[in-house]
Amino acid sequence: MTENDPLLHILLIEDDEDDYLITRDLLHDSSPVSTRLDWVDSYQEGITSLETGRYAVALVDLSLGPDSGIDLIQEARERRITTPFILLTGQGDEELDARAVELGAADYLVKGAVDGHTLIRSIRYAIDRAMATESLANSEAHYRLLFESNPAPMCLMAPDSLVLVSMNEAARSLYGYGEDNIEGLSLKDLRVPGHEPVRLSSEGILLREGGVLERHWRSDGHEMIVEMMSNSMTINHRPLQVLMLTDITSQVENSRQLRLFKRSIESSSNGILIADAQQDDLPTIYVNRAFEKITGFSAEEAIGRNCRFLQGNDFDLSNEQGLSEIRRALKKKTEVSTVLRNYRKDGTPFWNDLYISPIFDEGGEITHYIGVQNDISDRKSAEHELAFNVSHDVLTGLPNRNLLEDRLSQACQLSQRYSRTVALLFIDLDGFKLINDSLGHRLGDQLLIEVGRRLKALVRSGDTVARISGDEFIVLLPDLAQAEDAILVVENVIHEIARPYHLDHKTIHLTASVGISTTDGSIEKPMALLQQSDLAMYRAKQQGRSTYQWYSQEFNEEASYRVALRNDLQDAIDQEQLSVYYQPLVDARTGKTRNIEALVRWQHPTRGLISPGDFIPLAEDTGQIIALGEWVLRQACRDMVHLHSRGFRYCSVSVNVSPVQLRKEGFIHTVTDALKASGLRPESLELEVVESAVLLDTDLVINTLHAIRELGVHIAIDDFGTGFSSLSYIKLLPANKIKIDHSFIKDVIENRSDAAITQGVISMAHHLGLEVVAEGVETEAHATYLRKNQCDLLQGFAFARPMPFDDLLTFLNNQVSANTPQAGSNEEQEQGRTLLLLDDEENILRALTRVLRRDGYRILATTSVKEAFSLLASNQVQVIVSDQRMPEMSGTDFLSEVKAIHPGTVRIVLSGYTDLKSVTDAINEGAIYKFLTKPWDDQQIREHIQQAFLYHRATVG
Ligand SMILES: Nc1nc2c(ncn2[C@@H]2O[C@H](COP(=O)(O)O[C@H]3[C@@H](O)[C@H](n4cnc5c(=O)[nH]c(N)nc54)O[C@@H]3COP(=O)(O)O)[C@@H](O)[C@H]2O)c(=O)[nH]1
Repeated sequence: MTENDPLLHILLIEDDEDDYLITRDLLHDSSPVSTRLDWVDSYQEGITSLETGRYAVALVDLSLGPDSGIDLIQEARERRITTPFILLTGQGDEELDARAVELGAADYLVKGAVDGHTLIRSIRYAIDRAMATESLANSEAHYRLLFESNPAPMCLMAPDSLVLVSMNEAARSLYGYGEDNIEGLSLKDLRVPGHEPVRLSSEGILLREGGVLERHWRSDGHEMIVEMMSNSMTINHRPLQVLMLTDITSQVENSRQLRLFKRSIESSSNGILIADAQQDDLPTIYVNRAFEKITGFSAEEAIGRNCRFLQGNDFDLSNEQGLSEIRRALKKKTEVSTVLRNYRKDGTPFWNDLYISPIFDEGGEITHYIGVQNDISDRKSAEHELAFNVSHDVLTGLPNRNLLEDRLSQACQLSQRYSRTVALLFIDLDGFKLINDSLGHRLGDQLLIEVGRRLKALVRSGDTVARISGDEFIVLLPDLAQAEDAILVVENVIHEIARPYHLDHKTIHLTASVGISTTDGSIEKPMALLQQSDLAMYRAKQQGRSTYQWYSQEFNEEASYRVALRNDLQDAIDQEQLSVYYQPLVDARTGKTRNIEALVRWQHPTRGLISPGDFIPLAEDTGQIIALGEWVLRQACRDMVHLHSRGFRYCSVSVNVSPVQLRKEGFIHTVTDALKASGLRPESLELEVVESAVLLDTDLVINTLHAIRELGVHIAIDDFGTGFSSLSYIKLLPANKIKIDHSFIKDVIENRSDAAITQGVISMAHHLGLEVVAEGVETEAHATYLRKNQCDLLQGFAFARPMPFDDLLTFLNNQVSANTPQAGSNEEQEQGRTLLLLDDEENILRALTRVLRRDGYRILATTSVKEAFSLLASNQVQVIVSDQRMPEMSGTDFLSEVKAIHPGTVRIVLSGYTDLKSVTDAINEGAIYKFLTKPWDDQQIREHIQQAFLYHRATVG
């Protein structure tokens, strides 16, 4: 009831009509507001009216017939009827009064004792109280609703006992409890023991004012971290604590992770930069320490600037690709990884391996960019170096085989298109290994660098100079008009390389052998040119070095042959297709065999007998010589023991030893093993080594030879004169014997140089206390000549060819029984009156012989210069008469040669033709004693010859 709503609805539940009328009148008379009084006279009607109507107040008679007004009030309350009640009764009763108030009745009036004002005041009080109660109930319900349905977990807790008086739904669901099982639950039950509440989170979480961080159990046993705020309040006179609980477990976890990330970022060795994506020009908002270290820019200098300041001021083409990748990624809002060349604060560039990633907010907007940078300058330079090394030779910086291959293929394509010629020069330095070994590798390297530099200086810009291995250089000439144009370059190459090198205060001389191959570009496999030029170079080497050779198909076939031979040789060694032949070396004075040379033979199953001259160099190249040489040595020792047992104990055996064997560690053991296994005495073994064996690893070889000598084994220097014949080395070599190479012996009787060398070697060797062997003695004339010149031993076809062991036995047996006479011991020779006549006309010879025979000379006559030399070699000739005009050579020239080889002879020219100059020269040189003319006078010529013999006797004796 308000002032604006003056109509007051009142219900009267009264079984007495009079009382109704009295009440109506009282109300009518006393109420300041208009009232409407509805009257029902029974309990039931009363309930019904209360439920259906809206009454400001109900007046209830205590006694309703059989029913009680008290019961009605009770039922109404049970039916949640909130209408205020005033109980009317016939008499005052305190107990009743208390009971009515207890049931919620607003007042208790005694009928008959009530006047209008009292009734109205009671009604107004009942209405006010009801309104107050309703408003309180409403507000309580509101608060309860607010508490219960609050999404924030809350509890009401008794501060002393910590018992949770109430837990709202959010709290229950947070802790996993139902409405019915929270009774008696206390905060102590929720707390995980051993975790004290903390005020300021060590976890780095910013707590609210008054908040504490606690670790609580959930009903399922899981732990969680809650932030707890508490407020004290009094509810219904009861002091309580309102707890507001927030599950911050994930926040703590996130915070932990964030701190981890932060620490990682700060301590990362990668530079990290964060830019604000929502501000213009993406300013930097964070850089870590590594960024500062890498770039040299401090955080203060970097923050606020776009990170392009790292790109320096100048346009850098190398960054173009990386920058466009970044632009593309920014546009597409994706991450990007690229490499940029950036600049440090001091201006030095560095390679920045950059990864940029956008950071999105929940709405999908990019808020930041994070850039992770890695200084890969070292890696880049290593990569660069690696890439360079893949295509270049590290020592000289020249292109290597890989790059050469590329350039060669390109050259072939272009030359075919433009009809040009490609030439490849394969340059191998002669004897470089020796220089390298003797001068040291450091100097060797410098030499190679210098050679590369000289070659580069020689060629045009489009040409390529490459180094493909040790001392092998290639010059690729891709653009020649014709193949012959390569010659000019080759000649320059040979000339340039031969110029002296001044390194480390030393002057070094070097030569090169060059192989040339060419193509018009149509060659199927361009690298085949390399093989071809290699073969040609090999041939150039064989032909005396410091020269060049063109490739030909013939070389190719030879190379294939060598490859096949190499494979077959292995089979030969494994399957014992090899055998040893023996060639006797005879004593020049006695003619008796003193020594036997073991020479390996290879009976190839399809190619027949292969000369060692063909397969020994190959075996040396491949290393097969080690096994092969050992086999020969063992076989020769065994055969020699056999030979000794057949009575030829005076014979020793010579075995050829390759320089490769001598340099191999353990060679001394090989020798001692062979001796031990066979039982041969060391003195019966001789090893033949070529003088060039000491050129490499000199000390090692010389020491090995000394050790072998100490065993008692003999050493012979083979092929003497063909190598560099350094007298200082010979002095060092512990040799017993020198074998003059057959190349000197071949022409020794007619070539004054060979004769001089042979005589010189014999003399030198004897002075050094060494024996001398002449190899390749093919004729008796050679043998006689060598004997005359005090050669000690002779070896050659004149005595015996190399033969199998059985034939050797026969040969030696025959030799014993034949007791070989010495050549050239006839009477005339002893008398010293031998005359040699040389004229290309037979009739002249006959006529002369007829005239001079009368004087008792031993006359040797020949029409050939060659035979004349031979006769001179094998006979003791005192006087020579030679024609002047002969097809092979002039008489004066012949006699000049004879003077050099047989200086003790008296030489006469007999000629019908007078070439005054040559005769005069010959006389002046002392080559001829007299010049006689044709036709001759018989008597006169006889006198001249007699005088010549007298002259010989007088001068030579
Ligand atoms: N490391 C080894 N080298 C060996 C071995 N066996 C042989 N060889 C070397 O091979 C080269 C060729 O040898 P070969 O064909 O056997 O020729 C030898 C003789 O047959 C030959 N010779 C002998 N007398 C004459 C002759 O009067 N005229 C002539 N034209 N040739 C003749 O000379 C070769 C012997 O030479 P050398 O050894 O220098 O005394 C040759 O270099 C052999 O050394 C082996 O087992 N291991």
